[in-house]
Amino acid sequence: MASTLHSFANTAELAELLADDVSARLAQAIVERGVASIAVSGGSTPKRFFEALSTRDIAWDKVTITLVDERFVPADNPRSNHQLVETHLLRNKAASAIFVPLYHDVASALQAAAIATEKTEDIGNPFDVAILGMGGDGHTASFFPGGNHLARAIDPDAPRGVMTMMAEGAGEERLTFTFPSLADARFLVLHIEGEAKKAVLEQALAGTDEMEMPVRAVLNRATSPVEIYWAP
Ligand SMILES: O=C1O[C@H](COP(=O)(O)O)[C@@H](O)[C@H](O)[C@H]1O
Repeated sequence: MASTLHSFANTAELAELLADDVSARLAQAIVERGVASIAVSGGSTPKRFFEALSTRDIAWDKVTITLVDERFVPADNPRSNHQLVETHLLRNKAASAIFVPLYHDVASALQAAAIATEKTEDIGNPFDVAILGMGGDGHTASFFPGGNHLARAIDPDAPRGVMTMMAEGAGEERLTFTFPSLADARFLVLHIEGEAKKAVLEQALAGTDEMEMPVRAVLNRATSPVEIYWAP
């Protein structure tokens, strides 16, 4: 499926316009189906967008928010994506949204992935909105180059749900939705900022090796069009 690059003058403008587009999609889903679902990324990029989105006037009590991926760390760990969402998105008007975490306080990431799969099975078939990020190494979600379960995670026939991932570049063990869980989102966004990420995107678009740059799986064969939001 094709990708379209939407460029903005700066990151503040991107955050506002992405928040407008995402909130419109969520509102439309509520009109059509009574509820809406969104899976968001962590990392450093989404903060400003989260803050803008949190102010949009939609029926947040009908919106379920989850994460595209997570570190296997509790929410009080500053590296937790849950903490990022709690601090920057679950506030203002969005404080009434339902949040479904991927991390669970159990003995292993494998057990947490099984629980997360069960708890999210009703909300992502498909997601109304999925917001992906991208690392400088070409990872998206927790599809890391060299990841121990990368081939399975990006397999088009992988089951929907959450699986584990370990990789040198990932730090902690990860929990990640599989490629099929994200690739058919009704509104599928790749949100990246800065010239360095633009260069990584161009490199990804120029090649085909998905194990080298896993974001290529999304760019080349997501079943939904990929809307790329970028600002310098
Ligand atoms: O590890 C992660 O990194 C990516 C990109 O993060 P950024 O800091 O470069 O914006 C993110 O999309 C992913 O959700 C996160 O777990």
